[in-house]
Amino acid sequence: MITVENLTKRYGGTTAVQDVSFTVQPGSITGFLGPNGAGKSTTLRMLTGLTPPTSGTATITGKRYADLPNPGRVVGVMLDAAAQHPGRTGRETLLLNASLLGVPKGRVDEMLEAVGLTSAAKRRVGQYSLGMRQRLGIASALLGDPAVLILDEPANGMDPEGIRWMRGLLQDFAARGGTVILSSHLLGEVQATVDRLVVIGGGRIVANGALEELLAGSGTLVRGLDPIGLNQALTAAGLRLEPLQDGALRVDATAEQVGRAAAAAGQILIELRQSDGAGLEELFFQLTSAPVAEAA
Ligand SMILES: Nc1ncnc2c1ncn2[C@@H]1O[C@H](COP(=O)(O)OP(=O)(O)OP(=O)(O)O)[C@@H](O)[C@H]1O
Repeated sequence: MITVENLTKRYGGTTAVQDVSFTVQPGSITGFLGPNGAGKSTTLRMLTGLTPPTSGTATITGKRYADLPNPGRVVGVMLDAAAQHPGRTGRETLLLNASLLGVPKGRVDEMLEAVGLTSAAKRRVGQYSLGMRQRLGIASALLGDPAVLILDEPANGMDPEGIRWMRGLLQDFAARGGTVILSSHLLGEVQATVDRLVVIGGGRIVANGALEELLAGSGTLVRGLDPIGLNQALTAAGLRLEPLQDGALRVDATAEQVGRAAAAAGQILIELRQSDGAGLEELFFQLTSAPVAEAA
């Protein structure tokens, strides 16, 4: 379990992260989303002991990262896959990490196999594509058989097959009780992979909850034979609505309220149902369009 409580990070006059709190439960994959400069990397760096918070705490299985006796056995971290030493082979990279972690060498070949890099194990990392480096980064994160994974943009540079492979790997990991947080810009990938979302904008948490709940539609979708007349009738009845591109209206009211208002105005309805969610992209833009916070 990951617990972040009132984390704040200031750099001089800029507040990168402000009073951020959330938890990530075992058995779940949480997507950590936000536009460029929102504070994702800073939060993940504070979580993994790389950046000291100005205030607040972040713990993994109840301990601060710095207080974990052998952190790699508890939490697998991949913050920047591109930063791996280009002169070492994939296998050498993992062997070095294995010796630091104190895990048997056999685990290295197991992990190379698990991430599909066995045939490239003896090539230098400098010759790897970004997708291959991501695979190596994930192998490295899994080496110590951790219960928690913290991954910054793990799908970056991966082709669709690689993304699908990683999704399966993470979902298996979570299904076995693992805890995963991953940041991503790839909204489609996030929507297909995660079960919970934490959205950050301007250094603050702007949404936190189950993916399904956050994406659930609100209000009622209605379509009339006379779209303009229906719009006028519902507006006159005091209902708040938003016209959709295809002539339908999304109304902040129950289906019954919409049906009654339409009937009272003699409007003929051809569709009346609960509104679908707007999709992750729409939600993302709605939530993160606020200006970036500057320090007080
Ligand atoms: N070392 C630093 N010194 C000064 N400001 C910093 C530093 N690191 C981050 N910032 C600022 O903090 C804010 C948050 O940056 P951060 O890298 O955490 O965002 P992010 O959400 O990870 O963005 P991206 O998606 O672009 O990686 C930005 O305004 C950034 O310029």
